[in-house]
Amino acid sequence: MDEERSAGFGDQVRIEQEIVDRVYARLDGIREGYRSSLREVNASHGVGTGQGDRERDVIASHFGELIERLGLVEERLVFGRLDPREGGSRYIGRIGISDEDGAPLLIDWRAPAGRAFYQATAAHPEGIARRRHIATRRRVVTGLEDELLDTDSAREQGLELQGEGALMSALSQAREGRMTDIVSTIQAEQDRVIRAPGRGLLVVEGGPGTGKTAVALHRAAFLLYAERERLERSGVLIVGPSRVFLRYIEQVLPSLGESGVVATTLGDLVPGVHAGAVDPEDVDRAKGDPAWAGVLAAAVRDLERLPDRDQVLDIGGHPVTLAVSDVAAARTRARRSGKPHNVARESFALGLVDLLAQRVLTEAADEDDAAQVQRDPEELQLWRQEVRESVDARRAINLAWMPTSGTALLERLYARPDRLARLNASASPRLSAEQLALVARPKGAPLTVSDIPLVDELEELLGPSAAVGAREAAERARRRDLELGRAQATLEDMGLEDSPVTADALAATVEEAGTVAPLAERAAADRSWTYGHIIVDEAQELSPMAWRALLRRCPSLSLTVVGDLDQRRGHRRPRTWRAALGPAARALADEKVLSISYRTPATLIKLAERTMADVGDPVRHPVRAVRDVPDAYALTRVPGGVREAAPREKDPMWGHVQRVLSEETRRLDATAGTGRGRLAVVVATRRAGAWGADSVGYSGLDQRVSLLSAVSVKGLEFDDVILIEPSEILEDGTGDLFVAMTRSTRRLHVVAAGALPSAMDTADPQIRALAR
Ligand SMILES: Nc1ncnc2c1ncn2[C@@H]1O[C@H](COP(=O)(O)OP(=O)(O)OP(=O)(O)O)[C@@H](O)[C@H]1O
Repeated sequence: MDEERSAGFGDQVRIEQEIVDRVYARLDGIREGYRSSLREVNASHGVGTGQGDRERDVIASHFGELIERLGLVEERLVFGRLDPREGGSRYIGRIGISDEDGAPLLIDWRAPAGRAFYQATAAHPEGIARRRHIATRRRVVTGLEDELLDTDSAREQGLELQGEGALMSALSQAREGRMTDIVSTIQAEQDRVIRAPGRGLLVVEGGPGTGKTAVALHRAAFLLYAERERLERSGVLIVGPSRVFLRYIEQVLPSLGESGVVATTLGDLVPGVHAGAVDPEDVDRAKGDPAWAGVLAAAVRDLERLPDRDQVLDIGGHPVTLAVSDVAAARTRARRSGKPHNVARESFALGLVDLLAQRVLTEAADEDDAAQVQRDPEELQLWRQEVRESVDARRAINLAWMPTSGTALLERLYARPDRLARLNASASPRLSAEQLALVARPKGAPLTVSDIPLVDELEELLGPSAAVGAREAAERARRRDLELGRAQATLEDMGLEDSPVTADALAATVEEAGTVAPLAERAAADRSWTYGHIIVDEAQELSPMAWRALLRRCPSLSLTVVGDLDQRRGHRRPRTWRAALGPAARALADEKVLSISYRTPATLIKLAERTMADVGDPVRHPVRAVRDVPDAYALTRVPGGVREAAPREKDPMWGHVQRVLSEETRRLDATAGTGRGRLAVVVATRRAGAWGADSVGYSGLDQRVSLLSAVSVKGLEFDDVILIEPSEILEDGTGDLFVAMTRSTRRLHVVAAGALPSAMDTADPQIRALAR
């Protein structure tokens, strides 16, 4: 009987291997087709026109992209099979592939026909008799796992997992510092979120390790597939908590065949400006207050000032009067245009230059010929030039309408508390005196992440400055000259110098053909780009001002917002998403909750939730873990109580940590394989400074062992976390401790000299009992 079963299994593997071979053969065929087209395009040199070259480049880069895309989906291309009750199996994979006659060989996981692979259950089989998970490695079938869905044996137990074997095998892999896709093991509750309609703002919340980030990324891939036409032109923006986090997730979308997504952090949202520093919690909160919108608008209006009194200006040696009423009239006209400050300045300045030129002309000319001179456009033009060159006139115009940039103005506001207080007094609603005191800082201090939404708000009100405009115009002119030169040469080459085709016209055609830079690149460089969809990860951290900055970039209000309010940095957190979303709440269309943790073993999830309850901050959505592992928790008590953080060599705690670290490294070697897996030693902000820990988090990606601050581990995961002095991390905030406790896939080892929340202080066997 056993023999029969194993022979049957072997046959099944052979059958699947044949299918897998066919799919790969077709993949190779398609790739070869693209390659030979690319060779042809590259060989088609002879055309010889600038435009021909440009077209060739565009087509070649298109084929290059297609070839690259196929390379990225190579591993685990086929991973599933569905057998409907009425017969006719279909195979599910990373991308859709048809045979030479157009018959489907492989169905894209995102296609409607792929849905049942993730959502069919024994209770709701959706017409499917059997679901099969196919494991492959380098094109070879290495395992099969079947689930029969047309039986009456719907399982009664709480967790119904799709492809449990494949899932458990994925979860037990040692971590390699980069997130991988979960396309072959997406679970039903996750799939429902991934495929939810793209309209409105969808909140996806869930405890640690419930796959929020994974779901957000797969949703981006799904939307790009389902709404390709709309999103191909406008693009998708992903906003993550840090550059490290973006590096951590960067491989996921390409492995799903998608590369045209812009990923950024809040600190990088404004092109050309980077903020890496983080403010203390209270300052951060003060800068996120929505009252800033009115205060900043007042600050920009304040740059458009009337002089105290009439002035006499020296224009080319002639005294000319500029009255307060002249400036007021020009200001009213410029403001009426509704344009941003820096842009409207152009019409303000032009208006005054014109007025002064007319005036100097009248005053400089003899009474008799004044009327005639005024009608002479050339004369007037000469005087306009005089005005532009007059130091007096330039100063008067600048003082009345100062051009500036968002960063410069914000820096001035922080450094001039009196001015900020005056502007605040004219705004409604207003910031409190305490908030104003918190944001004050001297000029030259580095920009922080929470400054960026304020810079963005200012940039919106200011518009591009003339200097930027001039730079862009110069660049356009440079490119046009280049095209013109090329076009000229092409026409000469072809002996067409005297033909009706001018070099100018040819250059213009090539220029209009547009830039070959991919959409993602253009969008990332353009502050005013509007996206078709925005995905925000770790969204619990965003302030109302940050939401304003994002909404500006997505007028269609199509957003996916994932996060966990319990993991919010610091001590205070909003109780509901509606409150957390600030101005974005008006777009809120649906809230979905993910309830199963895939990362964190049951023991550690329970321990973390108990700890939160102990410290008076119970979690909103307790989660169930898919698995537990033996000995997930360990505690090393260090005698002597907590001491002030000191440099490593002087800190007795450092020695204890080294001992625990070598014990844990040996342990991980034994469970994951020598040298495999990742360990993180996590410390509070205070100790991170004294010990020289990585407060950004890059080392967590690239090194087997890293020393990290609790703030920097948000969103990341490790096999083993060694957590130092939880009471210190609690000082940073309860959310920070919750995050730090839930990063590991195998084991958490707490090292503490100080007091512990009672749940953490429990002896090992009792902690294990918690998980049951
Ligand atoms: N269906 C799944 N199949 C396999 N692995 C999964 C699945 N869902 C989630 N995971 C894995 O679980 C881990 C946690 O996922 P993820 O980081 O997306 O969770 P999260 O909810 O964003 O966590 P946190 O809020 O704690 O940062 C990742 O390693 C992810 O690959």
